[in-house]
Amino acid sequence: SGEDTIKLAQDIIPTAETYNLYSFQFHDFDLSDEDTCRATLRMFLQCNLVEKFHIPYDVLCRWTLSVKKNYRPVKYHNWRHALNVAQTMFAMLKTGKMERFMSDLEILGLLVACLCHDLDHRGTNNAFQTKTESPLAILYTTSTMEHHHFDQCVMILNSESNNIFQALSPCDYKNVMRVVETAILSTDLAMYFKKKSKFLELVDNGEFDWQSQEKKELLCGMMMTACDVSAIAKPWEVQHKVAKLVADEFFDQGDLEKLQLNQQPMAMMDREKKDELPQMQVGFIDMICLPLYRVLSDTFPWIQPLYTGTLDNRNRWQDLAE
Ligand SMILES: CCCCn1ccc(=O)c2c(N)nc(-c3ccccc3)cc21
Ligand SMILES: [Zn+2]
Repeated sequence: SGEDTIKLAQDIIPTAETYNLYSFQFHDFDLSDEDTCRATLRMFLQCNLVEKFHIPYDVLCRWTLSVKKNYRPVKYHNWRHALNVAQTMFAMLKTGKMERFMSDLEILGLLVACLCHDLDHRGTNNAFQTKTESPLAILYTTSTMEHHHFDQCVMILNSESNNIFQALSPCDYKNVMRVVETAILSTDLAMYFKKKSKFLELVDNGEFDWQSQEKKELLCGMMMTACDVSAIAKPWEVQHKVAKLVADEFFDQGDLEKLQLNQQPMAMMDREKKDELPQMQVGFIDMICLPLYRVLSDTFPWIQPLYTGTLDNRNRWQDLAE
């Protein structure tokens, strides 16, 4: 509401250190909802994005509250997931020293993409949209949810006094929107495998400048996936809690598939098979996370904490699986 915006705009914003924003071990468990908004503002301020792109501060506050409001209270894909993904991007750019490969416009686009990348998520995946012939699946047959998330991002920017890009030149506006769209669409895990092989090819050929359009988009896409699954790399207590949120959301979809579609859900979404979770976690880590963080930390050594954190969690899940 307007009141919330005014209150947030008058708030004192704690430092990045106070919120532990530079750390790959960040978690949001002891942050109030107001804190999550202040932490978001702190990331923009820390990257000097307000000055560089002449973002009116009240517009940034209103936009932050609008984004938070357009996340549903589902168990995993909610506002707190978006904040955690944006914080990992912030830590990769700053602590992971990846900002040196990015222009200011790309940094702005990546932070906005992280905060918006799962907007209006219903706690069900693309396959579910297709199976239920949901309006979204009719609208977008591939990367259904990711197209919807980008749509929601555009809708918020086009809302009254919510356009944080309002002061950008037409050229910068076009470029930042392309960064945001590519980044959000790249969070479709189904696209990840294609991206990974192309990225591996570049790395194996000793790629280092990453400045061409195509290579930059590929790098940003890999970074988005790395942030999107970064809960897997957090300290065990954090990872364990988040894994339960993910599993609970999967199980809710499984229940819908049984009830609404009279179908047997896949094991990952079947609460009858919840004691297989540790083994499934090991599979998810081996299939998606370790290869991703290995190739990224081989090329960008300062993000190695994401690789080692994931390895530690793999060992914990493996112990539970035996
Ligand atoms: C929707 C994609 C979520 C991806 N994801 C992101 C971050 C995580 O920490 C985790 C996690 N701990 N577990 C899973 C998982 C759970 C059951 C079966 C297979 C995988 C997924 C996951
Ligand atoms: Zn996500």
